[in-house]
Amino acid sequence: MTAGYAPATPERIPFVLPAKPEPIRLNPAETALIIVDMQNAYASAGGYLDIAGFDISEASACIAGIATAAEAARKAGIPVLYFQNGWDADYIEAGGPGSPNWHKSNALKAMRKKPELQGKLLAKGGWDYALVDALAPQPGDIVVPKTRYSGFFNTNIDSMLRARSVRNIVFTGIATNVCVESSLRDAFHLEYFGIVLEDATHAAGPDFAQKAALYNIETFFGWVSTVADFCGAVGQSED
Ligand SMILES: NC(=O)N/C=C\C(=O)O
Repeated sequence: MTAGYAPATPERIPFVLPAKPEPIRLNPAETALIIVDMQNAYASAGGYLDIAGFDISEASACIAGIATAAEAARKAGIPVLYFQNGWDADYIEAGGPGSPNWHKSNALKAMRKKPELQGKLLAKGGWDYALVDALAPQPGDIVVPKTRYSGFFNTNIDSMLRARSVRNIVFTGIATNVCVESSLRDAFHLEYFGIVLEDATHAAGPDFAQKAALYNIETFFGWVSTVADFCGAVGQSED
């Protein structure tokens, strides 16, 4: 077998993804789909966001959109990766008062306010931390744990993507304005082309938070598309 860059990126039929602010041409061999933090914490009634008072009523539509996009990606041979956010059960990884995370994490704040929640929110091994059943990883999918909003900080995601010659990342998940946007921004600074499927995302906060995140992405950091457009475009280049 010959070593080298080319065999790792067989040129497959590129597709043009309708997107804002303009269509973007993607080679499926250089594209990955990332599902951000689709855990009970963020997408289920009784999970962290719900407990902390954020509206998650549209989360089920987001789950459906992600399931559809992920299936299309798998069929086209596009790797599917998951971020899973949280900390050890003793919250050592969350950081103490010396970490801004201790001050800003609404999960940590909720647990300090209601000690009966201690050990429940975003703790590895618990229900809140678990990925939602409807989006269980399939054989070949990759799960990347993370402890801060950006999936590119202190994780092996960059190595995982580079090893697969990925240059383009299609982002889905919750929350558009926090972990999705943070990850897409960091990906931008690492020279990845980031695309978000807007109907496969959900914000933490009012509707303006979703709009602002999408505006930032479309205007400064990447491209905004939809599940239907992704499935339609990727279907033209199926394996
Ligand atoms: N997954 C996320 O976007 N998380 C947002 C807030 C948090 O984790 O506290």
